[in-house]
Amino acid sequence: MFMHENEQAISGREAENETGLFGVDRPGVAWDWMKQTEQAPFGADWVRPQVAEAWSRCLEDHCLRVGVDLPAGDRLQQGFRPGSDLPEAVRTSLTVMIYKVKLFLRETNVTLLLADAAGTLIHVMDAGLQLCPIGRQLVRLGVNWHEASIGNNGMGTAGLLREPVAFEGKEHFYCGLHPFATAGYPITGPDGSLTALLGAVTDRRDSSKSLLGFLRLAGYLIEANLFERHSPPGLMLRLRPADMTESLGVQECLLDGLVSVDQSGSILGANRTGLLLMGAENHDSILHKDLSTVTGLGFGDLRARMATGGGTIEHTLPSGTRLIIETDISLSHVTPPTSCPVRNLTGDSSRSAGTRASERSRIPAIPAAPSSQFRDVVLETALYKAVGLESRKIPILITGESGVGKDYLVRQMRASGPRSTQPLVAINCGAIPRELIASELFGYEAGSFTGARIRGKSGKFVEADKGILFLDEIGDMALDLQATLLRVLDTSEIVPIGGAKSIPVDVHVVAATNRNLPESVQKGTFRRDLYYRLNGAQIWLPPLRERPDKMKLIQHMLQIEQEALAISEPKQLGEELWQIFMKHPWPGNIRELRNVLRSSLAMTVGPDIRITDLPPDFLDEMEHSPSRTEQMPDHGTSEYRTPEPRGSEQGTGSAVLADWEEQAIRSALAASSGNISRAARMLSITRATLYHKMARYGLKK
Ligand SMILES: Nc1ncnc2c1ncn2[C@@H]1O[C@H](COP(=O)(O)OP(=O)(O)OP(=O)(O)O)[C@@H](O)[C@H]1O
Repeated sequence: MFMHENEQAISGREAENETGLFGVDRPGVAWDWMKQTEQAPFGADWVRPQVAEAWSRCLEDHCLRVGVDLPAGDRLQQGFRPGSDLPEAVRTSLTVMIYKVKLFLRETNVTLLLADAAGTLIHVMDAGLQLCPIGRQLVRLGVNWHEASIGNNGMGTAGLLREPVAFEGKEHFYCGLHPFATAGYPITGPDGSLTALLGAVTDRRDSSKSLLGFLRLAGYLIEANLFERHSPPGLMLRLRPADMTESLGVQECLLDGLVSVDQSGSILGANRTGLLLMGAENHDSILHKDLSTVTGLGFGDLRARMATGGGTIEHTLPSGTRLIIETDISLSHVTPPTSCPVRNLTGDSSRSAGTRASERSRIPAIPAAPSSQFRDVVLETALYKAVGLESRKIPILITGESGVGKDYLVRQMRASGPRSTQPLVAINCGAIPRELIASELFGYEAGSFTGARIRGKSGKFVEADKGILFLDEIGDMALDLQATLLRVLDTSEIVPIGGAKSIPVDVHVVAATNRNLPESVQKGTFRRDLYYRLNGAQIWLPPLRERPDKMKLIQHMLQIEQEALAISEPKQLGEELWQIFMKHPWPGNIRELRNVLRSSLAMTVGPDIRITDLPPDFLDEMEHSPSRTEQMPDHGTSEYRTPEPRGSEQGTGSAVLADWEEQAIRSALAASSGNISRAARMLSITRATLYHKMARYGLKK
């Protein structure tokens, strides 16, 4: 049916529009036909031409077998060499950006992927895919998503075609991908080379178009950001259209065009907008060409006009397009081209070292971490934002679950920000008795309470003058006090209790809460006007279980705790404990992690921390820990929680828990030579509980 001449006349576009017409699953029918005939449909009538072409490549070029879930494991995982292609600085920038992009997708079940230029997965921001068996196979670091490995898919095919691509459901070659929609975006370097691949997968398999739209935007922003951070050495020119009434595409207007030129005026690189604004078709047509050849503007002329124009000039290209051209730095500071100029972002170490240095100067320094090389990018990103807001005197509201580091962030912000020499005064609005908060905050005049101290007290606002006032647990503040606080924030003046005169104060207010304040506002327990007043900008800190760098952070915290406890012989987590730690939902976040590590280290005798070294309350928590789904309340609850991804399997956590519990009991019984009392003591449980658990797992003494 796919070979009929007349049918071929239907264009791919029409086929696309007709997908699903009268309930016919067009790609499904086409895929079944391909499975039977082992040929790709070539009429482009039942599937989009892009799909037909991809299937034909899968069959003929990649020699894949149609009709199976996924290729065999060895084809899937092809020699993972972590970070072999991307310089660390570029990789870190990409990870941070993907983490930020993921924040926009927080309430969706879209998993974001990052692969190197060859298609090998190097970073995953999972939204539940790893909970299903196929997802577990596919979403593992080192799995190769190249089209030749797992058939056509958004990310792999985007890498091959060098253009954004998406597929949905049965448009995928392998059955394993049929439940999903996949999209991919090839991240391109300044010289047009492929730097990395951005991918997105969701189990909403009918959503490939919206997924692709989102990924196009995200990829475009990521590329622009990468260009700015890791641009080739040389002078950076910023281009934008002088005349916005001209018929420009979205991309020309969204961001500045960036073009890098060397000392002699030769073009070293450009971002996509730069290409578009210069009217160039691709990088090859501009790279290493003289600026004057491409734009009609000689470098000497540019230099002279920039000097008189204060760094901004207007120039009309030979095509007639009028551009505003700006440069950030003085022309005298043009970096001479290195002996080996950067061709792409995937392998120049000398340049990346320089970039790392410049990046560091823009991000406030985190106080020296103990010997570990770990960079806390989550904290750095939050800190960068916080210090910027502090400099502009914008009130900050920090949100996130308990123990994620809100207080920690404020302390780092103070140390790195403009008020570092001024006081930081913290007050826990939830811990102070309601009737004392007013006097704590505003102070009182001498003799204002009957029988009270004779001398007055200045209050936290006055103590924090010129510095930072940190209102922790702001969500717990009583309503009547909220009104007073709002007044103080509006007027920047306080009146001590029992006083008549107002005192001017200059404090930067930072508030934090683990409550869902918008919901409290809806319920009427938190004033809307105060919420807006405090929420000049919001910084959300993610829960530990969702952090992309969870493993490294655990390792880092382990090192911190060892150094704090002055343990000279390094101790490490055994394989089994890693599994538990990676699966544990950590409701108490970094605080809980610290406590667990600290207690375990105190108990550990040898070099390995074992299950039996874990504190009993943690074991208890794990035993009684509900599955992740039960544990995370809906968004409608009063605390900040992350919604559970749809499609997650119930009970996976309990199965793992049961496994290690059985293992722990076996080890304890073996170590105690079957002595129940000793084994129970080792496990910190009662003999009765041990008997009960042994019966459950069918264990004998
Ligand atoms: N990024 C980090 N690196 C190292 N330690 C951290 C980090 N974030 C938090 N901690 C540690 O974790 C513990 C809890 O942090 P913190 O008190 O800042 O959390 P919180 O979000 O303010 O909690 P709560 O909402 O319960 O007040 C502290 O011991 C802190 O030092």
